[in-house]
Amino acid sequence: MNFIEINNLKKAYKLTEVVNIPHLAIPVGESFGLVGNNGAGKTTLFRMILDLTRPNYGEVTSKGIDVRQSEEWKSYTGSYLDEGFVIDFLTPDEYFHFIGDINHLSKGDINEFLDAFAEVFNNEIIGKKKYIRDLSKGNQKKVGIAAALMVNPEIILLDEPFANLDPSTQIRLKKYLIEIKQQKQVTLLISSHDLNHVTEVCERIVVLEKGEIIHDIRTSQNTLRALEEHFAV
Ligand SMILES: Nc1ncnc2c1ncn2[C@@H]1O[C@H](COP(=O)(O)OP(=O)(O)OP(=O)(O)O)[C@@H](O)[C@H]1O
Repeated sequence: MNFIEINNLKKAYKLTEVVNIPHLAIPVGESFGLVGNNGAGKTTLFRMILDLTRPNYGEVTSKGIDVRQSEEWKSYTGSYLDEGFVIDFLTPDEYFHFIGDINHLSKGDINEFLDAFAEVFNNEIIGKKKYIRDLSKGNQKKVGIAAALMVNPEIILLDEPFANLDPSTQIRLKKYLIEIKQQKQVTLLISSHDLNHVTEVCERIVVLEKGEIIHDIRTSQNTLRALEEHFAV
């Protein structure tokens, strides 16, 4: 079964087309990596999947339902695209409990999840009484990604999850994403400029160029080298 299906999707700003995808299907349980140079249309595509940006033509369906027609997908979708996704006048503790409450998680569940993230948080996030807006960019991102993962989503969308994170956190996050994919059959969509990480985490890589899919690759031993060659122009 396809989790996400995209048909004849087009988005233009003024006269410039920034996304043009005739068809794309992402099956349940797939780890899908989106790569492309600056301005290729990756974020715009993710925003249309999350109904934050409306296409000019075409549709995105989640479990067969047009994301514009129903709110149902919001209950099983976790996402973090940018700092606009968090409530920055809360402390991380307040924010995690707020998100946990509206998703009917118990205090115990929330604390258990936060404990599992302790290594990633590196003692800089929980119990610090600092507003999210006063955290560093990397720590804000950790809060946003953790909150997206905390609600046990069936599908997770992360835009540039590794950017701005220190190397240790990048490696921990990568391991965590690989683990939840294996243990929980989560469908994972990530965009990344980090070809190393994205090929390690994702079994499928789509290359976007000027809004169009120019490669759709099943990840193999050769994928990293092929991508490096592709972008080395
Ligand atoms: N709200 C907007 N108004 C006008 N143009 C926009 C808007 N949002 C995006 N664009 C344009 O759409 C194109 C695609 O942008 P997008 O952010 O989707 O690319 P990206 O692949 O995510 O890039 P990056 O890797 O730099 O994050 C760019 O040319 C961008 O300037």
